[in-house]
Amino acid sequence: MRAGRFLSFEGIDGAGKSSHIEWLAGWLRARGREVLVTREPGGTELAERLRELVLHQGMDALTEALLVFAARRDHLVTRIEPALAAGAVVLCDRFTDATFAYQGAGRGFDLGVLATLESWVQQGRQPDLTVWFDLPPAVAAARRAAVRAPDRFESQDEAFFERVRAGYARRAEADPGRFAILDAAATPEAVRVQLEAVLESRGPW
Ligand SMILES: Nc1ncnc2c1ncn2[C@@H]1O[C@H](COP(=O)(O)OP(=O)(O)O)[C@@H](O)[C@H]1O
Ligand SMILES: Cc1cn([C@H]2C[C@H](O)[C@@H](COP(=O)(O)OP(=O)(O)O)O2)c(=O)[nH]c1=O
Repeated sequence: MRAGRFLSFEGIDGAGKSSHIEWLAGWLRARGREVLVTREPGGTELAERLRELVLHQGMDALTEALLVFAARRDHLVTRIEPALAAGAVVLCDRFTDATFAYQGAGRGFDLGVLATLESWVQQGRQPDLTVWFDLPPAVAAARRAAVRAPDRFESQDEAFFERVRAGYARRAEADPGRFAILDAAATPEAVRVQLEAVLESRGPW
């Protein structure tokens, strides 16, 4: 049995993550892999209920951080770890880098507390590969404006998303071997070419 592989997609809202995750699942399945496509906050019945609160209920930053990590714990123990143990590839739309980017950099929450929660909840588990769809917040904002009613985070101003982007950059600098950075401002086709090149370089699958 091939070993399980844990991949996460990251980037500010509108970067293009959702536009590529199902394509990547198909690319991996075509190579004979079982694939679990999931997301955070969410991925289990309990975590999806916590997601609704986090996305739509006003709350302070510690409450928000505790809820996203509570959702993550349930997601890890009931879905991600069993799938990895069974040799699947787990494709997760967002994971803990989003917490450091949004609650840490965006909302200014204590990064030391987030690191402690990360350690308690994940017990050393990290994605093997994180694909960061990087782009200027103004480009992402233009894309979001065209399609959807904003949630609590998407309605934040450009300065917030500049902080979020910088938060992702700090996580990538701290763990360069785990991150692959895409120019997500390119056309969808060009982003896909970049994504496939990353996957080819990280194989065999
Ligand atoms: N490379 C791209 N160029 C232009 N528009 C894009 C690109 N990638 C995605 N979009 C559009 O931007 C919007 C947000 O894309 P989405 O995949 O939902 O982003 P995310 O999941 O990162 O929030 C969608 O309307 C999508 O069609
Ligand atoms: C995983 C995670 C997400 N978030 C935020 C980022 C996003 O704005 C939001 C999740 O929405 P998102 O992943 O963009 O889903 P959708 O495409 O349906 O909008 O939650 C955090 O603030 N912290 C976290 O730890």
